Amino acid sequence: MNNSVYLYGASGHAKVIIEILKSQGMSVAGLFDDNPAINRLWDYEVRPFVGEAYDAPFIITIGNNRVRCHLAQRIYVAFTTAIHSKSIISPTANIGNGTVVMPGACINADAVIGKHCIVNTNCSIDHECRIEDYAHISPNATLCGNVTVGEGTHIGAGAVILPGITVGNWAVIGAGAVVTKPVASGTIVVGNPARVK
Ligand SMILES: CC(=O)SCCNC(=O)CCNC(=O)[C@H](O)C(C)(C)COP(=O)(O)OP(=O)(O)OC[C@H]1O[C@@H](n2cnc3c(N)ncnc32)[C@H](O)[C@@H]1OP(=O)(O)O
Repeated sequence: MNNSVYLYGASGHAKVIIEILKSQGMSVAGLFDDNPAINRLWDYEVRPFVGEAYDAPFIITIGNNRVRCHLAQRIYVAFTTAIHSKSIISPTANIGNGTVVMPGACINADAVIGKHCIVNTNCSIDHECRIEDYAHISPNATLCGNVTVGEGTHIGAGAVILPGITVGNWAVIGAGAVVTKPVASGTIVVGNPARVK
């Protein structure tokens, strides 16, 4: 099936991805969810994933970074990106398969975004940032230049990461935090300036 994408995870996040696909002139090839109680999302039928041969690539439409990571390593399918037509992506930025980019997001020169990331509404990822796989940059977060975000890390809504800061793997930056120093892997920080919670 050309120009269509399978979605795994029939969630509110999936609704956003469906609208991104439509903004690109693409369509939904099918929707899957492991919860048998979910059998519809809008007008789409939702089925259990059984691992057949699929004729279009997938996006895992699950907001939880650990679940997305687990699934991505468990299902053997091709993955693709969904990039909203009203996001701004530098021609020198690089975006990995499985990653989604919401409306209003801006990704600047030489930024590198890994696989299966969520680049959420109106966030700003500036020049030469490096975002590792399975990270989520929430709405209105601002990553100044040369920021590194580790695997699986969640940057909360409206957080600001100052230039050149490294945030480790599987960390959480609370909504509205201002990160002025490096953040160790696995830690949760909140506030301005951000401190370990
Ligand atoms: C489209 C979308 O929706 S994308 C999703 C975007 N989601 C986000 O941005 C959420 C980011 N998550 C947060 O900010 C969370 O509050 C976390 C992860 C920082 C903390 O979550 P929890 O551990 O559940 O904390 P909890 O809600 O129990 O609060 C514990 C304390 O921390 C405080 N706190 C929680 N979040 C924050 C924050 N962002 N900044 C400052 N203080 C905070 C609470 O007020 C509370 O303080 P108290 O003990 O003095 O009452």
